Amino acid sequence: MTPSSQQIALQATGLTKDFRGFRAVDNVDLTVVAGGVHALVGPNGAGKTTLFNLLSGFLTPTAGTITVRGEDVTGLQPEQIAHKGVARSFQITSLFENLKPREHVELALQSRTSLGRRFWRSEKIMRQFRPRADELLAEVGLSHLAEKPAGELAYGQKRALEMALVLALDPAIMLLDEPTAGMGIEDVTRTIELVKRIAVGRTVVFVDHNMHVVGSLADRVTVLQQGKVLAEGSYEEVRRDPRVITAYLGEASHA
Ligand SMILES: Nc1ncnc2c1ncn2[C@@H]1O[C@H](COP(=O)(O)OP(=O)(O)OP(=O)(O)O)[C@@H](O)[C@H]1O
Repeated sequence: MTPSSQQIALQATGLTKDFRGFRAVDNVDLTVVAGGVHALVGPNGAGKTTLFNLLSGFLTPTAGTITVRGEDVTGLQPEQIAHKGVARSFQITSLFENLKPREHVELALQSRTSLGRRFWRSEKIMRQFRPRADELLAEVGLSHLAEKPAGELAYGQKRALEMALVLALDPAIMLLDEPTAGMGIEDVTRTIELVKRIAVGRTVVFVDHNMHVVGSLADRVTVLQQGKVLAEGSYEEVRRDPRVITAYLGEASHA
């Protein structure tokens, strides 16, 4: 069934990105239904990160359009797209080593207000964000580490803190780039549960190589190969698709 325009959170049409003659994303059509959890998967180099960067404004498309809830956002800057309710996480951690988790979240909350992002932080101003910061830390399971410098957190805890920073922006649409990359099984399980909780009332698009994560979370999966959409459907549908099996076997034989 084709979703109506109100049901579509994010849509890419004919999206293309060339890097000096190399087509990394090739005429991609993508429809993300509001309230859904949509996974982007595909072999290494398929164009997943490039597509993410296009959707969040970190790259400008060579061709094609992107709409957020029906509004054309093609070519807008990342902050402008964020303003439309789209927030993203990154594969690489971008935390301040000496800043504590609570301070990180308070700053993220402050950045949404008219006070903007300021590095001279008045204790009094920051205190008003504390209750919400503590709620977000509890949400991602970091309450007990609120006062520990971020540099001393374990890898999975840093990723959880980054999730709290994205949540602080209260986005309607969350783009999560490999939320479980490099995690051990315990952190993966915790992250799946966390994404399930935060996906309630939101739209989530995520990239992940872990098929257990994709199968546990996604109600829709788009498979990319060499910049093109190879298949799309439910996890069960794409898993059984012979073209997808061949693409992954091809990758395994080159590993
Ligand atoms: N800035 C760039 N300049 C030139 N080529 C690039 C650039 N960024 C990505 N590419 C190329 O575009 C292709 C797609 O890369 P991309 O990182 O989007 O793939 P991916 O599916 O995210 O891969 P992975 O699963 O390994 O993260 C690759 O061949 C990559 O080398």
